Amino acid sequence: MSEGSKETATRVQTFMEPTPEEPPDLLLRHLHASRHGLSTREAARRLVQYGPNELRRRGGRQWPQELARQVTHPLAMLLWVAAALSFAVGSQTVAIAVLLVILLNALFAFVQEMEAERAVETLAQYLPQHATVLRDGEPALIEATALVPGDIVVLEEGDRIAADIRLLSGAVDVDMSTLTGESVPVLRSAELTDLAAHRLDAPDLVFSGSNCTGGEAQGVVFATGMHTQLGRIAALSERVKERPSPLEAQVRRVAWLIACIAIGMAIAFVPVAMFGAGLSIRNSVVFAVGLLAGNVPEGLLPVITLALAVAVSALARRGALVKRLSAVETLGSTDVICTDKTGTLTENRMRPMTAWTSSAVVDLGPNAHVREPDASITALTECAVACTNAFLESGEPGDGGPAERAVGDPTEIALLFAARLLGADVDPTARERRRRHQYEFDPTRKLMSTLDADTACDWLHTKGAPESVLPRCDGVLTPDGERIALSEAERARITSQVEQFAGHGLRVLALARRALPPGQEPPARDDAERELCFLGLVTLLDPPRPDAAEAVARCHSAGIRIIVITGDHPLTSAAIARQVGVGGEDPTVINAQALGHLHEKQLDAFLADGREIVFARSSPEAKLHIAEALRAEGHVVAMTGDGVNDAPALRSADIGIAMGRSGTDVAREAATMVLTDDSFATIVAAIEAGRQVYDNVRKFIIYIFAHATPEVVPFLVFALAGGAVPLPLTVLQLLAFDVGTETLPSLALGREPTESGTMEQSPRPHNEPVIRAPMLVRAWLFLGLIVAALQMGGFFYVLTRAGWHPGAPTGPGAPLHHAYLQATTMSFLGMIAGQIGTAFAVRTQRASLRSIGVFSNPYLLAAIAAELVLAAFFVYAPPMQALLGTSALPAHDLALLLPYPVTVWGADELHRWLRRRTAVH
Ligand SMILES: Nc1ncnc2c1ncn2[C@@H]1O[C@H](COP(=O)(O)OP(=O)(O)OP(=O)(O)O)[C@@H](O)[C@H]1O
Repeated sequence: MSEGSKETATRVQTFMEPTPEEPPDLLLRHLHASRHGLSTREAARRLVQYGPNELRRRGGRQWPQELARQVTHPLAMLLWVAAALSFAVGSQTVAIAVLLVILLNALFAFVQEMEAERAVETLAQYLPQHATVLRDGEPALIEATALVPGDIVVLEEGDRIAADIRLLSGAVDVDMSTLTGESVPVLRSAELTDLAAHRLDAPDLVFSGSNCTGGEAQGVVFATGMHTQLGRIAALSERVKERPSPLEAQVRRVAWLIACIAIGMAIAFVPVAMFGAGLSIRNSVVFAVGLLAGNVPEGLLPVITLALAVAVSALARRGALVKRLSAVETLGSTDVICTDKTGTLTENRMRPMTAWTSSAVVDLGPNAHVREPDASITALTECAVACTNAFLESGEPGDGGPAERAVGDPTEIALLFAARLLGADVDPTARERRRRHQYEFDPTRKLMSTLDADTACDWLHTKGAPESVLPRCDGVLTPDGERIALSEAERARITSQVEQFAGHGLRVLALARRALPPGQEPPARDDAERELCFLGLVTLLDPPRPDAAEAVARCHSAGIRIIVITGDHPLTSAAIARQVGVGGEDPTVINAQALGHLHEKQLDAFLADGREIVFARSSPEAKLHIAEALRAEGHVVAMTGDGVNDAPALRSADIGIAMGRSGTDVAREAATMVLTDDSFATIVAAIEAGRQVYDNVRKFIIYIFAHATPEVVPFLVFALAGGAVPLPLTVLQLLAFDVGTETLPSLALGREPTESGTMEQSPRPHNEPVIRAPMLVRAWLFLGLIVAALQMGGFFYVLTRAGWHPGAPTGPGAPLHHAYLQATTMSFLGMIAGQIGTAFAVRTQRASLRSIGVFSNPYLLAAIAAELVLAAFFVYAPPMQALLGTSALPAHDLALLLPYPVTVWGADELHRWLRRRTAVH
């Protein structure tokens, strides 16, 4: 072995066994890493060596088992019994046909479930997780799958930790519930060590799959992918089977109910056929088996799962990632949306408008003309630059707009723009050099502060909501930069100025500072943020999204109530609410800071009367209280959130919605739906999709149920006629109809476009069952009965035309036998033609077919074309004729079938028109 390859071999070995418990410098040496991070080239090499940082599921899909599961589920078992019965009475052909039904259904279900699973799995691609690492000494945002051992990772509040990491500096609070089940966050710090602790409890290690809920730290990755603790937890790496959604559970119950009815009918049929029609026990059992196989709705469930999955994929393309199939149904019955304002109703692209101090006002808007600033403005800009974490990348704003060159929180970016307009140097390096400590932005305090070194003293710089900053101020700056006491009159003047700005929908930030003795230990937050000197206000404009007003109007017509829960000023929030149409001309605004002291009953009273409300200055806790109160009232609540502290409210709502762009990983983790475009309009689109799926499920349920009547009626006529009428439909024809020609159209109905008026209805009550009595009446007694009448009409027409009268023999050898074969064929094709009409009829529940377009569902047209080809094969292929007892029909008989679909659809169209008319009157 050459020297080089020997060295690689040793390196590989040391890489594989890093011990995170060893001292940091030794660990770094063993990982061949440094505190400045890896080079891009080295990282790429390691990625090849270790593979991507992802959890691989053990083994692929065990398809033989899956297929076996499909042929052994309880409804299939029922069919097995049916096949065994017909085998026992000596009818092998029917037994084999029933087995074929079982197999075909299993195959369909299998393919559909695979499709559904694939649709959900591909969602992960839409939302790659990211991590900040040091590459070539610079911070870089990379996809978490590209993390390698030796990478230096920067962790911040809200990050999901993507690898096992030894902290090297800083401290973070970590929620490790995915690993330990313990949801109380624990402190992990580079300064703490406990060699005796179990690895998961080691105070200087953090693990993949946990969440950083506070603090900042840097650390070195020592394990990725399957080598992480998460990778080792075998249970987690296995395929997780989704629990059936409430819709699926309901349909399963109904499927069983129908199966029981089918069993009852089949059992009752045997004595009727034997004693009424004088059939042999063998024939009676065979017919009973046919009835059973035709009516057990074994295909219903997979079709529903697939419809949900198709909706999930469609939603993903529209910008809403839904994590569970069942969420689609919940979306459909959502009746309250609790939304935040910034970024959801507004663009979250803030532009500075005004800088205001006690002695100067500077317009920063589009026509800004900034003259030599006075000392108060200079102090204001210094504070704005120091107390931010955003940075503007070098280069003048202009060519693609300033926001494209900026990184960080939009509020802070806008402050930096303001500062630059006012002539300040916004270089982040200088800022970092001076910063001694940071008191992070706290959404409850609504403040952020930094402690920055200066020549003579340290400055505490504070910025935040004016109501939070002003009470902490006791001084104000003169135009010459001198601090004087803040009089009550001046305080009142500032407050009224804030209200004036906010009333115009502007976001107002107050800035203040305080001199502290240099070089001292940073004081506790409460001690630091007091006795401040008020510097001034900066106002920012964050206009409503262009599509927000229309989306709000759509919610209103759809009976959905909107509640805005925002951290912003009551007047700013009211102005924006008015602009987008929430709460009408004079929206009810509640200052949620008072909400903490509100009694639960008072909150309930606010929410009870169905008004739209704006909760301003609210905290994450207020969100949680509001979600709980609404749910207790029986509402189905969708709630948006993006911060770490929003996670409880997101979990407590029926649909937690996190922001894909601006939100934290923790919020995305807690949410059921993630918006990739952060827009309110996407929430409304998702609700519409939820309603559409539910409607479509109902459509194919009606379609599938409707065929029961034409399947049963021929047997009833036969049995009740006491032998005077020959069987109008053979058992094998029934089975051919059931699996051969029915499945594709029912799948296609799951992909119907939205029916007009879907968003003009009130939300569906969440406890309303998916299958309601009127649907069954429409399926069985209206559509089904019309098809059955047409089918029997065709049968008797062909038979009597040949000279048949009740009781005349039609068996093999009889002169009427050929006519009988043609008559059953007519009845078979009549059923298919009628069901085509049913398919078009059920495409809408209320609206006219014209309103959605006759050709607007290409899947259905293709399915019907396939159905017709199959029907022709069943009727004209000689082997099929021999098997099914069909016979070729002359053209004039086929022409007779043409009006069937139109008759069925037309009758339903008329019925719907009458219903719409009576609804209007
Ligand atoms: N980075 C920041 N530093 C200091 N204060 C801030 C910062 N961001 C926001 N604020 C202040 O805190 C208030 C609340 O902010 P928060 O982020 O909780 O809600 P929001 O962005 O105003 O609205 P929404 O809840 O609708 O997103 C703001 O109105 C502003 O006055």
